[in-house]
Amino acid sequence: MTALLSIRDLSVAYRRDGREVAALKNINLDIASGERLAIIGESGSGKSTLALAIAGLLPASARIGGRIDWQMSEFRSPHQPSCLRKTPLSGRDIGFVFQDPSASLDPVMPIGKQIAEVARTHLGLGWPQAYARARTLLERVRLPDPGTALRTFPHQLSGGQKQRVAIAAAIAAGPKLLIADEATSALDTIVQAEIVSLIRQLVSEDGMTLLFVSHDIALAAELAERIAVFRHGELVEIGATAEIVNAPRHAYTRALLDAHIGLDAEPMLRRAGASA
Ligand SMILES: Nc1ncnc2c1ncn2[C@@H]1O[C@H](COP(=O)(O)OP(=O)(O)OP(=O)(O)O)[C@@H](O)[C@H]1O
Repeated sequence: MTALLSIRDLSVAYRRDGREVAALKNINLDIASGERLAIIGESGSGKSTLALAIAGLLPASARIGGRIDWQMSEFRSPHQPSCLRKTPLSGRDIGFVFQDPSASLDPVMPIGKQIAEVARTHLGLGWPQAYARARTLLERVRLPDPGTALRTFPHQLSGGQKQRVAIAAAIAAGPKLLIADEATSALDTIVQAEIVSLIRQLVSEDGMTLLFVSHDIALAAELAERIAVFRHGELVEIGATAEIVNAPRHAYTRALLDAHIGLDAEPMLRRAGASA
């Protein structure tokens, strides 16, 4: 499979209280075009830093070493004429869904306009076509009554509905890569499952590559074909989902699996082949 991007010796450090904090250390990772890859690890392991680095959204103060090489021919589409860019454009080629949809949605702008704006900016559509696209997207993310929903404001929606709108805005320009950074972590279990299923469907319909960032190994296993496990800024293990879940090589991955004891522990244990 073609690599959409190749990460080589990527290191990222932030400055905090006058000293440097290493958030990522010498990461090497290829992401194949069209794959669904999960990045997992506990809080502070560097998952968001990796997602932001890939999207080109790290703060200017971050010290970045190494490189990310993109297969730019993968980004050509009728809407996006090939150009001499060496990196994809965030918002157009890369869609990003954050944990908190309220932070990515403008509270004083109707949601239809927010989605249409993305289509106008990146696809060069006029307002009527951009609104038509926004309506279709609201239908695709299964917001009830999409025609009326175009005129609603974020505060009129539930957390799950807001996240659906944020997803619609993230895919409005037809990105090749969708990054979901803890996109379901703030939602209750049922809504979480619905959003995971929605992401799976949209990614498959649009042929997108998915980077799914989560601290939840069980959720990651539901969605991803491969899982990369991060700890203290290092990539400790990467492999096919079944391998990582059934035969983890690293003690830390085993600990993450063992820690996943709760209401949904049974399917995870069954998948891991436990007898009792
Ligand atoms: N803007 C920043 N300035 C300073 N330090 C930061 C910044 N962003 C992250 N860090 C630090 O970098 C390290 C990695 O953070 P990062 O957010 O990438 O981890 P994470 O695995 O995504 O954690 P979480 O799930 O809690 O967001 C942590 O020590 C964090 O405190």
